[in-house]
Amino acid sequence: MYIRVTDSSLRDGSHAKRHQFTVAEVTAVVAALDAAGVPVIEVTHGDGLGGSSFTYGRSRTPEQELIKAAAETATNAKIAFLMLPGIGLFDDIRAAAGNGATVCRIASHCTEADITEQHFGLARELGLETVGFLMMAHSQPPLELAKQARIMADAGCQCVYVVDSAGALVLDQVGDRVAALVAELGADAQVGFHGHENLGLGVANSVLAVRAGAKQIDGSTRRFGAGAGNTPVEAFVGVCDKLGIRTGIDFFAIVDAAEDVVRPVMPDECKLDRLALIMGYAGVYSSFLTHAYALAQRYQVSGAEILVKAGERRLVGGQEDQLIDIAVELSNR
Ligand SMILES: CC[C@H](O)CC(=O)C(=O)O
Ligand SMILES: [Mn+2]
Repeated sequence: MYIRVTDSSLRDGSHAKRHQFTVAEVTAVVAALDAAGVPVIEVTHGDGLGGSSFTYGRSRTPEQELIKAAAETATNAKIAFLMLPGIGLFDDIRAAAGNGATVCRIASHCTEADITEQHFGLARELGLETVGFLMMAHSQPPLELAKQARIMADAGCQCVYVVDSAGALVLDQVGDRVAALVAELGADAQVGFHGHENLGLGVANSVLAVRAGAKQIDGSTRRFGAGAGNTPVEAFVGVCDKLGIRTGIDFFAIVDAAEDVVRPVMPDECKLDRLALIMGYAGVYSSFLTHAYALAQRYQVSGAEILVKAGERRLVGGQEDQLIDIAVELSNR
């Protein structure tokens, strides 16, 4: 059995790096991952195309420059980009394709798949491979997610991902969701899984996704991603080798890349600390972590309380500004 791994360190890791990647860093990471046999490498602002802004955090380097550098560096790996309709625009997709990216990943909250339809249409017109992200997948039961996956597949999406944005899904909860999508989509589209480490389950959850029929798995080398990070690619590859699941990635080469190339680019290790654990437990979007730290400091309130309230309010990706409301309320209390 072959599973295609997409490395998100240069996109999901952008959250942990506060979007401060340089061309030299991206080039070094792409070269190392490509040499290790990683088949797909995602490069974009953490919040997707067009994410560089006051609310989400400004990029140090324009993401299109990073995409171009990545595409010029990779010899075998495909370069992917992410976009959230409303944050990025059609022209951003066209520019990314013009700069050499070939995999277009469109993300929506997991109850809003219909906002992705025209973006998949454009991506297919441009000859791009298409992937759909159903974010915050813990918040909906399997059959509801499957209905949303059907909307994406009918719009031209070739692989729909169950995205555990909060790192809140636990073992069979992943398998059940992936199985429901596989049953719904059949031969119309593949199913993927994107995990976060907030409850320490990225690798185990990904294995259960594969057992339930997922054909594409996301991870980030050295876990370099939002919250406690993503499924560590190097550990997942080692586990797959032992289980007889082929990834095409060389274990020793990816272990070296993690230690020698990716770690030096990271501002810090992605840690399973108090705030990350609370995110997994309370079902909070992993990208909120750096915002919670910054707001806690600015308003002298508890970052943990900000995240607990974000979970109670069931905030979704794109609602970062409401974290400010919570911080102000806590400071006025
Ligand atoms: C802002 C997009 C988001 O980070 C996508 C993602 O990786 C997730 O929901 O986990
Ligand atoms: Mn993520």
